Amino acid sequence: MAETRVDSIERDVAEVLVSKEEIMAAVERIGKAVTEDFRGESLIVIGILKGAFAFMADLIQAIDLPMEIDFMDVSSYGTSTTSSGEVRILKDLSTTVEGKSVLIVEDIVDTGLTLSYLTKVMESRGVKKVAIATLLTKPSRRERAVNVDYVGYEVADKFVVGYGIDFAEKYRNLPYVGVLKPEVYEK
Ligand SMILES: O=P(O)(O)OC[C@H]1O[C@H](OP(=O)(O)OP(=O)(O)O)[C@H](O)[C@@H]1O
Ligand code: HPA
Ligand SMILES: [Mg+2]
Repeated sequence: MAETRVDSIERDVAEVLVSKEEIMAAVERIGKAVTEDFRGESLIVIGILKGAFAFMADLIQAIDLPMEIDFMDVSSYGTSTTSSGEVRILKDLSTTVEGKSVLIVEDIVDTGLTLSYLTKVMESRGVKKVAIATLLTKPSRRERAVNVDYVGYEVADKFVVGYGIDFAEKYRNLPYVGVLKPEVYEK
């Protein structure tokens, strides 16, 4: 059993917020909705690195449509200290989105800074339409209005990890979404 191993990442988890089963239920629900909504469109699904990789992998398999996939990596600065907040592209798309229908896939929408920036970027590149799918949303933390089309679960204002989401680059490989024990942050 994982708990008996000194190096188990599960020892650091205080609480499971969204179980693997709940995640897969959301994947199926959102996959079906996207399949209905994007039928006949030229669809490109864009995962936002790194956090979205796990949800992206499962979600695309639940969408029964022809599609292209691509990834972007962005980093945001000063979300907690400055209200202006700046977003920088670290890795851009390798395909063109002009005239295509874009589905942006995120793990979590927190302040909304990342996605308000990315939707503007997509619009400036002449997409036909842009929609957003996120596994999690924390509406209580929102600083920028974001129109999120597909949401897995709403979570309270707690720092979550797992299923792609990190704390200090770790815990992305937990198979569920959870909250860490306070002592983990104090290490
Ligand atoms: O709504 P926001 O306040 O902008 O926060 C949400 C973003 O922050 C996290 O990514 P992060 O930039 O930490 O990088 P990562 O995905 O590589 O972990 C998360 O994966 C979202 O992309
Ligand atoms: O709750 C979170 N956990 C990890 N990374 C995050 N980025 C925004 N919100 C979170
Ligand atoms: Mg991210």
